[in-house]
Amino acid sequence: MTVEFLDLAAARGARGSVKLPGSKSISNRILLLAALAKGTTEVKALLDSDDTQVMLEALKRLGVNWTRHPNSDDYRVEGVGGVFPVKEADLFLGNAGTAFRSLTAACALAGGHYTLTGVPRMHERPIGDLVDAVRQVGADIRYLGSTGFPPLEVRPVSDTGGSLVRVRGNVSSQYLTGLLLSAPLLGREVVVEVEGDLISKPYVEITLNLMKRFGIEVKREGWQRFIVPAATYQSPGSIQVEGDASSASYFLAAGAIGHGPVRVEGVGRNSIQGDVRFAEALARMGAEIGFGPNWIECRLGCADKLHALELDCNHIPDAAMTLAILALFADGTTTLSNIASWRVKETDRIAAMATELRKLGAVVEEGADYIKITPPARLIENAAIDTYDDHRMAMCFSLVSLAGVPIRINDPKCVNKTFPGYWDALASVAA
Ligand SMILES: O=C(O)C1=C[C@@H](OP(=O)(O)O)[C@@H](O)[C@H](O)C1
Ligand SMILES: C=C(OP(=O)(O)O)C(=O)O
Repeated sequence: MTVEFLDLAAARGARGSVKLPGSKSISNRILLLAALAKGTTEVKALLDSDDTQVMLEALKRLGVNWTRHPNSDDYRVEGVGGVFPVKEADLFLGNAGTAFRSLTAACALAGGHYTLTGVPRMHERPIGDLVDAVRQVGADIRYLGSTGFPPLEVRPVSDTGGSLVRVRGNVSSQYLTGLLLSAPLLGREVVVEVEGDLISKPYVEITLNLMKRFGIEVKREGWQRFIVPAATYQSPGSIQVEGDASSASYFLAAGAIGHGPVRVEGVGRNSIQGDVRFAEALARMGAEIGFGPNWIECRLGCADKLHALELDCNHIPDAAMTLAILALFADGTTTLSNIASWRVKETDRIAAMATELRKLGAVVEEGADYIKITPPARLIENAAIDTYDDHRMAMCFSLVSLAGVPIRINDPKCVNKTFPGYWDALASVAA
């Protein structure tokens, strides 16, 4: 039976601890790297969600053997050493940007005939900058629908391509990530130059970090030039997936909204995910943050209100949505800027946020790349929040219930994109 909405009762606060699901960004990168590598990789604590399931299924269709160990989120992936064994396949990638963009580059350079499709929203998410880039190294890639958007068809790469690729980085960093991950498939040194500003830089750091774990070290000059050596990925043997830092943001925010303390387990001080810097923003709003090697904790402390914030959120595009909810509990107007990429993600997140925040009584101003939120004196109770098939909309708005404000979340199952256990985790911290 489909649950069409979820009524969240008013809770008196939040405290406790949550074990985070694996990072989506790390899981999907590791799956592709392990698939392309020489040797077998044991992957520990992979995220089990829609976005990783589509990646696993696509790899299986490309001829990559993997098995899941019984009763666990641990997998064994048998690397194919740079060449997908199956030369013709149709891949369905849902709305998983990390899977779609990285597999587009991998399939385009892997020497087969493939189609890549997704859900209707995926077909509205731009991919032209990546297609333009892989064409420069000889990829034969066509649009099956509108120019610049999925679905795509790729055919075997020709040998006429060069070794210098220019890619635009101001719409999504996933294009550069896709290119970097697959550049070693060309068997020659490749220089990648970024045109214009690169957004969401910490995600490219995750890419470089994991490529290194699989034996390929990229040299870079700032964020403009990347030199990928001619080499084959080598399995590291075994690799652990960190807990998801974007998923952590909901529970850290819960610790601030519901007084806390709330602890997340699975990410900590040495995380390679940029979204751990959400904790810095929370601290600037007045929450108390503690960091351990593998945990982060948040409580409101002596403050009884959060401070409003003005923040350039380009480095934390996903966790920044959680700040928009915290703004409802702040003592003034919060401005989140440099978030144009929100408009081309699971939904137009600036428009969706503005519409739904207004249902709670907030005064919201939106621009092409910013949102400004002024909270009402009292939040409106029992608002029915539309989630636009966007997991983060559902998780963000659920937090309001922890401040004693009952709320209805429409289509709560959309959390399955990255966090199928979210509703149980939320109930476990609600006081
Ligand atoms: O590379 C990644 O894993 C991601 C990059 C970001 O996208 P953009 O680079 O499009 O901002 C982020 O929003 C997405 O959830 C995951
Ligand atoms: C933007 C997101 O996902 P993706 O681009 O990987 O589909 C997200 O998880 O917030």
